[in-house]
Amino acid sequence: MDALLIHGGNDLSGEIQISGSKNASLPIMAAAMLTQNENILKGVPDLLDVRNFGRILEHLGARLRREGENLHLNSGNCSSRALPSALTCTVRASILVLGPLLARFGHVKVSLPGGCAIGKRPIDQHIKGLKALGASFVFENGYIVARACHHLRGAKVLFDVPTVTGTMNLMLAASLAHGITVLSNAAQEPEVEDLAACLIGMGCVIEGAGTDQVTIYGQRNLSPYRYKVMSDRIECGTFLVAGALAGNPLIVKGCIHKHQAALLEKLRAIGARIEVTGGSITVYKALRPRAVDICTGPFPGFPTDMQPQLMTLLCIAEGAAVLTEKLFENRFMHAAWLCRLGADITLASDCAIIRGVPMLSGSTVVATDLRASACLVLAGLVASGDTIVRSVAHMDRGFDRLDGKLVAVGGRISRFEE
Ligand SMILES: CC(=O)N[C@H]1[C@@H](OP(=O)(O)OP(=O)(O)OC[C@H]2O[C@@H](n3ccc(=O)[nH]c3=O)[C@H](O)[C@@H]2O)O[C@H](CO)[C@@H](O)[C@@H]1O
Ligand SMILES: C=C(OP(=O)(O)O)C(=O)O
Repeated sequence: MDALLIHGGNDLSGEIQISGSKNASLPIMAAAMLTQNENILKGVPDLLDVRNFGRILEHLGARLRREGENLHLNSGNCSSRALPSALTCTVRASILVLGPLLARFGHVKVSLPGGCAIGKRPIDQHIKGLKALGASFVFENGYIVARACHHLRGAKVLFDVPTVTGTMNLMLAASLAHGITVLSNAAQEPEVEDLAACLIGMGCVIEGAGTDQVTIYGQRNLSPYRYKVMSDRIECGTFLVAGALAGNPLIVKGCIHKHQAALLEKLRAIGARIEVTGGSITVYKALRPRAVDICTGPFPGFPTDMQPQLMTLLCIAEGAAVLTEKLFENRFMHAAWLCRLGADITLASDCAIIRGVPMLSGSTVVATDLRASACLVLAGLVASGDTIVRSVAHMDRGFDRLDGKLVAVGGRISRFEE
């Protein structure tokens, strides 16, 4: 497995271009299962989750071909084959085949999804919603087996909690269902809106995506898409935090400003100077960051996928901050490793109390999940001396060349095989 050696202390200056969004690319790849002809997704990031999800679609009979940043997907020869855990455990979004396969073939057999081990991550809301559309479910030998004896039918679905992939799964299924589906308490994340924009381009009628009520008018057939995925707001946010830590200045290009509102408010309060010009955000490091309390929440709240990176910044802030994680019950695994680098963090239930220290110092740490790996890389960039971050396969799952992009703006990082 690869590891990174980071020599801390260098400023970061220059431009970084943001890649396409992982969490929008995966559901849009799943949408290719709704059509018979060739779809083209543009701006697809080069990362492990995309490759692994591609393997899942290929297992189902789809043909995929990458040409630079464009991914061609053709699911004309697909059938609903069983998806074993060896495939589904590689990527959380594997659960997104449920909706399209049920809508198109009327049956699915799929093992439970993998992804970051940041909590229990149940899929009861996906199942509740698909049941409302007429599917029945049994669980046998580790597989979810779903059937729709008749065509899926539009229905009213009230989610108990807003779920991002749950909302997407229902949108995918409902787009080929008979009649109208209304999703209430739906997730409002930008990736949901991006999937809706793609489905609308395929001929589906969808209202309200990006609000808590989404209405989908099911279609008999959908056309293939030619669609450019939105830029990755979590990659963007990660580089904005890198800028607040070490920017002199760091210019992040390809940003969608409205996606960063919650993060920018906190970075400014912490003391970073930030200038927004069109699709670029320039960040100057906070000379002595100030402690600020943060609480994660569904969009437009503070994103849980940025919580670990913010923890790094708060580790070297003046004063004590309370960081509250409201979405996932096991998303503080990085705290122990930040303490190895000299941070002072106390965990209490869903809170981390972070007492800022003047400086972190290099050590060997282990990435436990995707965004935790980014927080440790950021910590290595500002720690004194050398930091080794092990298990960066987690990082490669969801970041398009994070280390390479940081090296290009002055980060001293080298990759080696352990
Ligand atoms: C591939 C992808 O897009 N992953 C993102 C997606 O994950 P994912 O879609 O898995 O996250 P959800 O939005 O579903 O989870 C939100 C909350 O709802 C709960 N829940 C979810 C589904 C369900 O059936 N029952 C239930 O109780 C979860 O335990 C969690 O507490 O949104 C998360 C929240 O923004 C992000 O951290 C992930 O990066
Ligand atoms: C938690 C994440 O990914 P996944 O849902 O794929 O595990 C993430 O992108 O931060």
